Amino acid sequence: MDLVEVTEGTTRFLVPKQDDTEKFPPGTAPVFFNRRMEINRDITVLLMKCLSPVTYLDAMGATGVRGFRAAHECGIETTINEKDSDAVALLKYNSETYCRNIEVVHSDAKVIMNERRFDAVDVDPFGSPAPFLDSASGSAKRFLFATATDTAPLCGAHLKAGIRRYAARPLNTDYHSEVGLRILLGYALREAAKYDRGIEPLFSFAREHFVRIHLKMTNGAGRADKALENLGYIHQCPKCPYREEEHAVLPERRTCPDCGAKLTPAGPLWLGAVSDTETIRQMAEILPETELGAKNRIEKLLDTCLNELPTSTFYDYHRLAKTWRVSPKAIDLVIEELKNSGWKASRVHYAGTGIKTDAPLKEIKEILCQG
Ligand SMILES: C[S@@+](CC[C@H](N)C(=O)[O-])C[C@H]1O[C@@H](n2cnc3c(N)ncnc32)[C@H](O)[C@@H]1O
Repeated sequence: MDLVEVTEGTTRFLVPKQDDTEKFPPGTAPVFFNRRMEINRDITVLLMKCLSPVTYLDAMGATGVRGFRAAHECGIETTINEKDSDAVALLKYNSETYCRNIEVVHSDAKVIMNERRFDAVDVDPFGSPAPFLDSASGSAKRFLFATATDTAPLCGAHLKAGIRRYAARPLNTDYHSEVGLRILLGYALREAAKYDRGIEPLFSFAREHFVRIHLKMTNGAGRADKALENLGYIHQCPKCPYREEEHAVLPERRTCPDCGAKLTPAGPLWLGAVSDTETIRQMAEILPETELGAKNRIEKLLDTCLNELPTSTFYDYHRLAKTWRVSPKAIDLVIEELKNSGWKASRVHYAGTGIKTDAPLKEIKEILCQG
């Protein structure tokens, strides 16, 4: 395997030459490395600078970039695990060359997570983290982080796969990326609640081909029950833009108050806030002092997330405009007009044409349709 040195943040490490990985179908290259996930890793580094976990497990290391960055840029005592022998050889070489104070473990992620506990556990598999969240929620003392790249099952494009993996019904709709994020959060909570643990989302987001969640784990049946109060369903009308929430274990059959159609339930999923405002503020505060490669993109993302309303769905206002046969005005104008009418309204990080608001559809229609 030909290797090349890469720097991410302030951390140096070796990865297989890109021409080498391109010869292989996705997921089968000797050791996986995706430069496009830099923003995903940068955000976790930034968050860990705020959280300061004592120990960190990178449960699926590949080149070890996450673990190396946690150790080098955040000063955290780090263990990198990997089950593939080629990757473990590279991990050991990287560790000897650049970062000697790392523990490298050659094991299945589920085995190490069932045997040992770490302050923060990071699960970054190919595709879905669902098979690993049971072990991870036992292993993570304070924080659990996970990436999902199986956006088609999570967001409803592959309905049966979504139901199999997450024991939840996704929904392929305007706000499918938010449904995907909320299904993953809901699943993580159900995995934790079995062990009398709850979750508090610190920073979660959906971007391009992945969903990333960062959770604080809480302990005790009371906290698990409290977290479960955030679980429920979104009922979406298949014929018009109407939707409503239901906090429940099982969904009711409901009909659309606007057009009378039978509503489609999506869930169970997390209905609460997907991030913690104070955590985002802290991340934004220290961001300027960092040397993160994706700093500018992160600044924009944090700003949008800070202002994003915590409602569980958003409207694609271009779709609404098409439904109501009007041409869409500028998004900032629509948001301003909603606010001037006394409603809350914000942009969303999921899509450039997304709007969150507590205004009923009738009011949104009035604003979109007025000249
Ligand atoms: C998406 S890559 C990890 C990428 C890496 N965290 C990064 O940021 O570049 C997934 C890695 O998980 C490893 N893996 C898959 N299943 C595993 C398992 N059950 N236990 C440990 N490692 C596993 C694969 O060999 C692969 O290297």
